[in-house]
Amino acid sequence: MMILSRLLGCQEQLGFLHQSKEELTDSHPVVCNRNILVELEEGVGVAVMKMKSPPVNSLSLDFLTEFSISLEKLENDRGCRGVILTSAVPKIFSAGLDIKEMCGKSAEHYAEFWRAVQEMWLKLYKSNMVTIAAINGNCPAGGCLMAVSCDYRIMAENPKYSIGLNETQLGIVAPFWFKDTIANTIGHRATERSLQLGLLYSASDALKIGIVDELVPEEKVLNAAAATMSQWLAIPDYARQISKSMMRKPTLDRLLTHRESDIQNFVSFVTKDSIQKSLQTYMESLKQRKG
Ligand SMILES: CC/C=C\C/C=C\C/C=C\CCC/C=C/C(=O)SCCNC(=O)CCNC(=O)[C@H](O)C(C)(C)COP(=O)(O)OP(=O)(O)OC[C@H]1O[C@@H](n2cnc3c(N)ncnc32)[C@H](O)[C@@H]1OP(=O)(O)O
Repeated sequence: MMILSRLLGCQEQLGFLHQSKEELTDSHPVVCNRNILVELEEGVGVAVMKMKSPPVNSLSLDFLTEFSISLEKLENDRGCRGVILTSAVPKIFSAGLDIKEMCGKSAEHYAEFWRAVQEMWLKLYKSNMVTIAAINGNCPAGGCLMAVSCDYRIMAENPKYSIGLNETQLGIVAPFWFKDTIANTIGHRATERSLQLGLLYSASDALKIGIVDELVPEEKVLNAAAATMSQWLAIPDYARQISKSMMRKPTLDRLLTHRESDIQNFVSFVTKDSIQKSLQTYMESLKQRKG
């Protein structure tokens, strides 16, 4: 009953979670945190993590910390073998890193923020669980990093949605582990072009280039993710996990080896006057586009 009332509390607050009371039974334990709703279907061993931080699910320090803790809890739960990552905010998967966390703050804050970004990626990329991104909205930069860190991506076939690492368009640079993660997905040449030009791909172009694995009508994204999940879970965990680790370990080890210098690089990069100016100009352009 407590679970039910907590979730209903969130629904009232958000007003856009489309679950009926009947669907919400105690066989679906729900943890409703500030930024992420985690629902574990125990019999099936699959959790759905719904990002719910309006307006754009930007990855703030608070969000990233909650994400890493939630994922770690699922990782340590023997009853959970797979995670579907999706959004409860209409039209947005995630707008990427919260730009406000990278503007006008202290060097200590930037270091803490970047460590949290690293932690989110390390936990997601090395997860032993099957991870599927159900991309039901726009997915730039850090949002794209989250998606390409999953094992499989299903995107809504909506021509208004795009996905990609657009950092250069903000005058900033995707660090080596963003680059490695996307290169592991789409290959070296496509990554080179994609990173230099800061390309955001439409859903259909994303499928062509291989950033996403499948497009489905928007209302079918979650069902398609659940169907793919059951295929992946049919493989014995141990064999699948070792295969995943074999593919991903060199990329993970590279950041683990250079973690502190990567934080130093970020801090010295983001504290430059020219970079602060670029980020502020970009934030203003987002606001102007609105008006
Ligand atoms: C030598 C150097 C070598 C190596 C480098 C070393 C280190 C690395 C250094 C830096 C690496 C940084 C890596 C950065 C990664 C990132 O993720 S940066 C974030 C990039 N994100 C974007 O570009 C997306 C921007 N947003 C949008 O395009 C749109 O908002 C949207 C398409 C997602 C949604 O559009 P709408 O629905 O129309 O919503 P609005 O645009 O009106 O936005 C609503 C509201 O939200 C604010 N907002 C949007 N995005 C962000 C964000 N990412 N962070 C913070 N806030 C955001 C927007 O301003 C609006 O605010 P209000 O006007 O309502 O106050």
